[in-house]
Amino acid sequence: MTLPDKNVLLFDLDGTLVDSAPDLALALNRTLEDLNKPLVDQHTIRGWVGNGAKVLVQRGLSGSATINELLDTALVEEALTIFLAHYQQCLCIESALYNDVKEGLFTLKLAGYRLAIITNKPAIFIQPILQGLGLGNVFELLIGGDTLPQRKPDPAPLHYALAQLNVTAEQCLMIGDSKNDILAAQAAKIDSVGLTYGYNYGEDISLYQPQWCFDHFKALLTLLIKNEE
Ligand SMILES: O=C(O)COP(=O)(O)O
Ligand SMILES: [Mg+2]
Repeated sequence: MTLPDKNVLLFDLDGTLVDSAPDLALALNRTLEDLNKPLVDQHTIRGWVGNGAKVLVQRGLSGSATINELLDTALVEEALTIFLAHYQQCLCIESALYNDVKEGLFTLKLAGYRLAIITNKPAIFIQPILQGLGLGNVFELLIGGDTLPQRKPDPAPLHYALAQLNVTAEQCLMIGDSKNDILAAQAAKIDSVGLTYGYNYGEDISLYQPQWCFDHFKALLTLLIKNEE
């Protein structure tokens, strides 16, 4: 199958291209340790990734996916500053591209697709991570969770991408692992692909009704490139 009207692919980062949870967990636990707070196992932290650094830190301090509303604002700000410094030091220790992502992105680019990243991760970390994983020159636009005041599931970063790339919603496909990606795409009237291997808070991404749902990154090539098996 091919999608002739699409020529722009908007990719989520964490849980879609990169399994970044081990390093996010490392940085979060170093932060909690500095603050004498209880540490959290990596499996639990996997279920907390997807709403950006501040929410991750708030979940860490709450010891739960549900943020404790009584958390002290100054403590959250202090923890966020500590977390960002730790994460800067461990961006690519254990983080790795999912299977077939590197070859797949190069194939899509060679086939003529324009590629962009729209992540909820702070923007300063995007390029170093891409560089560290051999994808430094693949994307023409990088949008982070703090590029605009709004982040996914708000459609604002997607609208911003359309304007920056000078394309229409119909030309784009949003590809992500989380309901935030699918809801943002739906609000921006952009078709979406949900990938099931990422984080999505332990929930089945198909519940959010993306146009396509795949268990492997490679399936994107079948959808987007003629004559691929
Ligand atoms: O770092 C996060 O919270 C999630 O980032 P993502 O939007 O790339 O999944
Ligand atoms: Mg994600």
